[in-house]
Amino acid sequence: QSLSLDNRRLLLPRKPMMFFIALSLSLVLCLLVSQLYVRAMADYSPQQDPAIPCVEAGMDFKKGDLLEIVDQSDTLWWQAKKLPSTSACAGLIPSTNLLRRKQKEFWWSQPYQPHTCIKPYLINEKCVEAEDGEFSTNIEGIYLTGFRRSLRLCRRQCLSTGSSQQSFYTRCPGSSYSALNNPYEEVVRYQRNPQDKHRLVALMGPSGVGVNELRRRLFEINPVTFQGAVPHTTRAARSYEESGKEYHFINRELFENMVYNNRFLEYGEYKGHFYGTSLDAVKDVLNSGGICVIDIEPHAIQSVRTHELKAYIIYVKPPTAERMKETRKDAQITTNYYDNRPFKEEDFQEMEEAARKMESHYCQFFDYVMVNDGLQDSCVQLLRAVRRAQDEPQWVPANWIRPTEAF
Ligand SMILES: Nc1ncnc2c1ncn2[C@@H]1O[C@H](COP(=O)(O)OP(=O)(O)OP(=O)(O)O)[C@@H](O)[C@H]1O
Repeated sequence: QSLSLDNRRLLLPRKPMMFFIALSLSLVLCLLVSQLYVRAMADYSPQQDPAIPCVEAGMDFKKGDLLEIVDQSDTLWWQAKKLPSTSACAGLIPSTNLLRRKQKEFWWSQPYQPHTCIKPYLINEKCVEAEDGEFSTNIEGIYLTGFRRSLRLCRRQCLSTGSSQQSFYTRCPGSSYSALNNPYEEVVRYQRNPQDKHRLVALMGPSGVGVNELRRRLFEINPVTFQGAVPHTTRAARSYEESGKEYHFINRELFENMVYNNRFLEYGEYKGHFYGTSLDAVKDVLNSGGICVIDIEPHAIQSVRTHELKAYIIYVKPPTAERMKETRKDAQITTNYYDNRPFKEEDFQEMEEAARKMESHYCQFFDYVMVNDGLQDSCVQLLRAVRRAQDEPQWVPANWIRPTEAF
């Protein structure tokens, strides 16, 4: 540690050998100090960074990469290894403070954009109240909750209005910005204790990719273990509906009160009625020993990434447009009850484009990525991922496990 980075900076261009000696010396010293692991919340490329002291010594990384910080003694440049790694060599990366500053520079920062990228399907307004879909919602007498159309259409309405008139909200407005203000998220290895509550499982993907089909199939496998959260709505219950089954039917005042008290993970207004998924509805499932599996929009990511829910986020990715054409021959786009229609070529292209944008903005939050190609294989993959989330060690934000120290 007696070799300062400034020395290295001076030596590097002329004597590369001395640099490697300096790196390995500090590596040995750092191994004696506690280890720090972070997840990159942004992309970085030394080749595009004019300020790096030595491009060859720099290490590029992408959002979502896991990094082991082996030396953070310098305020500007740290040494890190990408995980998994068998290499003894570390590379130079900008420190948190430096990366924050660089955020303002055009060469690496991708400005946050709300999810206007996801093209909605047209909603036929006169059919919006049609609630019963193509999904059978009773398995062995157990009602499968969370598949009603209004909530799904409410989300699409939000997507169609775009950012300026957003109508679907979360508990943590603007929280995606904070991810960019913290370009490295400290992570620790965490394994759920079998006596503890299950981790929430949140599925996300571009509209039409099959998130609800996969959830429903998972629930069918074991409707007692796998459950959705009962949504809330301010619309009146129909004669055949029961509060707490299809929805929690509540009045507007109570809904607004819940919003005010941050009780919703996400909520929105659609055709004069509010719809939302509450934290308590998720906790009801978790407290009863079940595994709660919900689908979320990207803006709800930060609402579920909490110490309490420890959400495991599964991204459902579409296969190529060619594969979708083959596998979705009999599939129907959910537009509304009367108007479901087969997929068209342009739907696949739009889904691919929406997926590309979703990945580029949010991939750092994905714990698991699965391609929904063949339905059978996808179900097996999903089941395994859900089990792995509950039973195997995973990297999670350090502040879920212990208060974070500034680093
Ligand atoms: N792997 C697959 N192979 C064939 N068909 C599929 C597959 N996955 C989903 N589907 C079908 O595609 C259609 C759309 O799926 P689904 O309704 O689950 O989409 P979604 O992602 O929930 O989107 P949204 O909530 O916006 O409707 C459905 O007809 C579903 O049965």
